[in-house]
Amino acid sequence: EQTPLQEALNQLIRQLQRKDPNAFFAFPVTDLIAPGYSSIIKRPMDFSTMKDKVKKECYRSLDELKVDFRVMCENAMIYNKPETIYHKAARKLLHSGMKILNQRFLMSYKL
Ligand SMILES: NC(=O)c1ccc2nc(N)sc2c1
Repeated sequence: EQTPLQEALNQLIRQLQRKDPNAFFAFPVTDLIAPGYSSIIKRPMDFSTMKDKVKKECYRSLDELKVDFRVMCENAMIYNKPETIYHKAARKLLHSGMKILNQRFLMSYKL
């Protein structure tokens, strides 16, 4: 019962999650593990939320998924200091993820 867009977006999220082996971005960040997070980060995002949004057909295009992916990585680079493993992982994920999301053929399919 998935649309072609939902199939494509789920496949892309699976590819992106392979670039997050420590699962730092798998689930919403809690104030428990990250003190003050919810008062610092205005637009929290994580892979589980992105998958929910695919299921609910919240994404109308690949570009909308790209926005959430970038926000997720940028949040981690805002909250976590540059020398932390989370900040470094976020920067690396952003670069490897954008290579996946900016592949030429995805443009042609308007995905
Ligand atoms: N995505 C994040 O910004 C993130 C993920 C996991 C995590 N665990 C901590 N103890 S701080 C922290 C931050």
